[in-house]
Amino acid sequence: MLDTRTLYAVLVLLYLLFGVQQLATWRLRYGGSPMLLWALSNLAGFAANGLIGLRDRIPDFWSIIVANGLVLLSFGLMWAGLRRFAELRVSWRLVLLAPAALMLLLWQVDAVGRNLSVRILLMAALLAGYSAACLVDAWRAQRREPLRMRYAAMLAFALLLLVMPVRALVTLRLGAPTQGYLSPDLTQALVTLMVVLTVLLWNLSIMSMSHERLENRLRGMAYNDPLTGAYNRAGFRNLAQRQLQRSARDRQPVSLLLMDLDHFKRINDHHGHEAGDGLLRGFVEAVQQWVRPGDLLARYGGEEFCVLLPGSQASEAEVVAERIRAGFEQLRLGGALAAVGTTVSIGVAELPTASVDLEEALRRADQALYAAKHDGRNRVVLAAPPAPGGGAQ
Ligand SMILES: Nc1nc2c(ncn2[C@@H]2O[C@H](COP(=O)(O)OP(=O)(O)OP(=O)(O)O)[C@@H](O)[C@H]2O)c(=O)[nH]1
Repeated sequence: MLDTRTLYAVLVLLYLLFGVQQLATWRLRYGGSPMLLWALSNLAGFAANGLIGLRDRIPDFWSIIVANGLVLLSFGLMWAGLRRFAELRVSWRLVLLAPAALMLLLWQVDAVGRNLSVRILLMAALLAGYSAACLVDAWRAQRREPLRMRYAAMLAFALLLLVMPVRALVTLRLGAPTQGYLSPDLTQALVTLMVVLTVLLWNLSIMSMSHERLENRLRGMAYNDPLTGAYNRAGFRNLAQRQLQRSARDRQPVSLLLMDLDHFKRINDHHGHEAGDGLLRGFVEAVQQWVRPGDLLARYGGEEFCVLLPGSQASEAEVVAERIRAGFEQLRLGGALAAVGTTVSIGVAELPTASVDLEEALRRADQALYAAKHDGRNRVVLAAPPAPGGGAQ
């Protein structure tokens, strides 16, 4: 048999443990302000439920008025942390004034403060409101920044949103529990159990959500070039290698372009390093328009870029390369970069069927690029196929 008092003790302990753990995490400079708000939310939950647990041993002012105010504050801080995490504005007035207004109401209006059924209905409505707000905000944030673990947080809010109306309906039909929140009856025990489970789910999901975000950002830093946003060499190698495995399995052709901006040193010398940076960014932005979404564009070195073209034979890759070459020759960037422009030389290599040898393809594309530079720049050169017996695996 579920025991309400034991479950309540577990709930109070969980709030305390998560609150202290999140506070320590925040002190270690991890998680930022959302982590602090969630820690405070848990500590408010701890204080609130601790006071409720002391009912009949302490004055009603503390176990009813202050405790309910803290419950609302705890939910408000949870919501505020969630909005901060999603980089949305927080309405501090609502988070702080709502508990104050509730406490005033419970204190001044006896019909509410002294009537447990009315209190339960009121709190169920308020907490359902916060849970709905959290669910909607999490849903919106998920569309901007998908995080797998945010679904677990949404499940916690959905559970709360389900429990609150059920609780209100049970109170309306059966009346308030005889001994308040700690009544030993099954309904009260089940409600407490559901709250324990949602507190667990919510807290585990926020820690995992923070880890997931950090991991995504670190991976982004490791695999992306900060100047242009294109993949860097490491990101390209990783993704290209996986793409080659897929293409080899499906026996699909793959080609590679190696591109080098012409006389780039002169751009830096004549217009300054910042103009050079702007041109590199402009080049990447433009090339992204000229290739397909599934093609892999990377900054391979200073002013050297490459594109992996899955599904393209050499002749098709040559057409893409020519589009880039001609497009870049015509490209005029706006603002301070209006007078800055150059051309690009491109080497094209098709990988032998089912080859996964990226290095060999890069070597041949590099030789073709060298030939393009040697022949006067601003041109596309197709690499010779590899010698029979070499390269393909
Ligand atoms: N602005 C800027 N310049 C860079 C960056 N990375 C490399 N460079 C410059 O790119 C220039 C490359 O010069 P070179 O290798 O001599 O080649 P180039 O002048 O383009 O001549 P060719 O390739 O032979 O046509 C160097 O001056 C580098 O300093 C960068 O991130 N930003």
